[in-house]
Amino acid sequence: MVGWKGSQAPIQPPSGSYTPIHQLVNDALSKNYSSICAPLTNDAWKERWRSMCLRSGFSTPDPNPMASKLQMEEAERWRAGGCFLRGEVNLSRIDEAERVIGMVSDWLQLDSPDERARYDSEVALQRELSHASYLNMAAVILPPPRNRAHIADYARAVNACLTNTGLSQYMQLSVRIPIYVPSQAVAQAGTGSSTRQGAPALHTKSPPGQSIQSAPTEVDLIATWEMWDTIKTICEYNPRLSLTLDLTSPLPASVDILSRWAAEPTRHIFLPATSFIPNTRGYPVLMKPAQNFLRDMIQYRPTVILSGTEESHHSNGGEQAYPQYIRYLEKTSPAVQAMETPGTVESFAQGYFDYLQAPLQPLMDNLQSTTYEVFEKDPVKYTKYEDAVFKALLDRPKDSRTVICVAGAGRGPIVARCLKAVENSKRDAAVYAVEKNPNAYLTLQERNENEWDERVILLYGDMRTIDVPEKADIIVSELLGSFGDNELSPECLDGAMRFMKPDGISIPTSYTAHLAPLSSSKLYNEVTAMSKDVKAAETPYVVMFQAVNILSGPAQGQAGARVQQAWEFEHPRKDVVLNAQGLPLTNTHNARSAHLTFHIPYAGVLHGLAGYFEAHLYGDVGLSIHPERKDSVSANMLSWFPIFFPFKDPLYLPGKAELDVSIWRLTDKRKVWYEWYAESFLQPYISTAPKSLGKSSAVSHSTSANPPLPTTTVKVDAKADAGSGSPMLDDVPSRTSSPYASPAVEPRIKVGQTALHNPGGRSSWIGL
Ligand SMILES: C[S@@+](CC[C@H](N)C(=O)[O-])C[C@H]1O[C@@H](n2cnc3c(N)ncnc32)[C@H](O)[C@@H]1O
Repeated sequence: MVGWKGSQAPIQPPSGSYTPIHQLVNDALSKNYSSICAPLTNDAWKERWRSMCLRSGFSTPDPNPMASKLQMEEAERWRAGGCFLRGEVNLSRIDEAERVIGMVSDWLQLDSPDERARYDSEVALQRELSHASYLNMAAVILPPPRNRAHIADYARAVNACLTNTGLSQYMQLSVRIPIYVPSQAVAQAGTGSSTRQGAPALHTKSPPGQSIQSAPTEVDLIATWEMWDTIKTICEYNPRLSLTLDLTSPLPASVDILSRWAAEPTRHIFLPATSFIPNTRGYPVLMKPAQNFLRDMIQYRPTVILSGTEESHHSNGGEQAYPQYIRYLEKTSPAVQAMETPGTVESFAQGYFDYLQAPLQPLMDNLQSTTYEVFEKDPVKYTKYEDAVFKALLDRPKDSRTVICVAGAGRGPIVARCLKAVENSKRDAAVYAVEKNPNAYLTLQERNENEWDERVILLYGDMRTIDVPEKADIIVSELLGSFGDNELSPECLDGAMRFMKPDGISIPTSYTAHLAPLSSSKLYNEVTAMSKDVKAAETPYVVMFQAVNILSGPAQGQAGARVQQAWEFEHPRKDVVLNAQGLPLTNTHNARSAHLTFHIPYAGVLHGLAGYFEAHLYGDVGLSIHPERKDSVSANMLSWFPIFFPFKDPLYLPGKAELDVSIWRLTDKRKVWYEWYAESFLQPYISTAPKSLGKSSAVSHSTSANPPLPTTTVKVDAKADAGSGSPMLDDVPSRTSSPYASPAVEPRIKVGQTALHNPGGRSSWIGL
């Protein structure tokens, strides 16, 4: 067991009552461990349970019916509410349980094919948990499920414990799950051949430093996660249910398939000394894949449980070498390092990871000074704006006078940057600032007097209706939300276009919204905890993602990229019908819809959509929170966390599935809202038709006339070629031959769908 926070003071039991458990705990603390893991019961209990529960029955000819009858009576009394005997438990007092993680007997057969063994195992589990609860334990580890065929029995028993109000409601139940089980062992387990005498063992032991078995298959790597997923689902994502990930088996080199564990509530990582190999000097180290995996998982602060460290498996370093090595991995974890480096998004976001925040509504609400204060700390955003304005000024004729208007000036940071850009460009310019927040407007007046020598012409009011004395050559705004348009930049800038010259420039000139399917038990739990009604699950949130897994893989077949563009807004927009005041007659031109197809390489559970934006400010200057491009476009920008569109109910996606995501931006006279929906499909066969037959194609699509950012690849469906089907086409309903078929897609088998979220903006909307 590894203590993360340095040495701990020894525990002090009441005088004269020092027990072997106290001794073990104090030994561990003196070696810098934080706690110990101890089985709740011992062999005496195992023997009594077996003699009562496994041997009592009518199935075999009984040589001693009298003794059997007594045994059966004893078992029945125990089932009705028997207790442990004194020598059957390893801890019996509350002071012994301090700094102890309890381990439930791993011989319990909660998923035995034998119904009575399962029943008696469940009764025993409840007793052990009742004992742990009596001792006020914070966490107990449950034995791993071993039998896929009876995983529902296992999960139901765990759920019965979680919902048992007689047990402590603060005690975490952590299910031990091997990261994978070699095929051979799974095959054994899957045969249901376990008997009441013992479930099949899932762990193979091997000498240290040797590979235990051949490389795991994809099926191996998914099987145990699926068992965990079933348990979690049957237990309704109970927040007291967590995972003890067992890293006994050597990990595969590809980490892609392991990233699924990031989306799960991993409370402990179990690491036996036999999983370490000796380095050239004989010290224990982990193999590269395990090193990388652990370095990544350690950011979620699991407790690493080391076992067998005192058994001298390695020639050098002794017992202390194992925890020291784990601490070294923690220190060299890129995620932990990023969190500890000032100025990074990860360090700025401490305390906000996976925390749901309501998006700002700067149009409807007036922002607080503290809110401006937070985003004004961004070291990158304002530099990018200054750069964009500077470049736009340089592109203007040398001897011209440029009118710059900052629309939505807030407390003035962009105004200050515009003044700097004017100075640096040595151009003649007038700077206007429009702001509708009366409080921020006061700050603007003060700054104009104290800092800007009254060089800025301040205008108080809404940019959609205010009169501006002269038309602008450059309108600069920052009305962007995490999804680009979700703070109503399109609607506000439509109004501002009234005071822009015909050849004027908007900074930003365009912005795009992007989506990816996401799995996160933590976020699902957070949404469910907010309210049981539909509202919380139909509201987009701003979230700094941490314990999440993006489910989509690279483009494949009909499916597009891992993160895909939903839509784009450009300013100025030329095709809008205006009224006499120069305002759009309706807002319909700002409605959008997108239908995206994602490839899901590995099975997973969909909990929501991750949303991002990119903005093209001017020339080659942009802003991006797109996970694959943010570092090249605007590294270390802090102002925006991604957006999260939750799904009310988790949607299981099999490996190699396709996920169709539909999202709409809708509007009426008073508000704008999003609706979202998803459907999952499987390809029933590998098509023999060459992909070039015109089913669909991926093309490069630039996001604006003058793209500064790497181009976005979007999927564009071409016309269907009805004649190029597979020879197996008849086996499945053909979507190409049906009037209801989508014309461009090969036949697929539908496997699931979500509800339509937020119809009519019933749960969430943004006020105009
Ligand atoms: C996200 S803040 C940005 C403030 C500042 N430009 C910055 O980057 O620090 C958006 C600002 O635009 C203002 N705003 C939003 N809609 C507006 C509108 N229709 N007319 C005038 N100001 C508006 C808000 O009050 C807020 O101060």
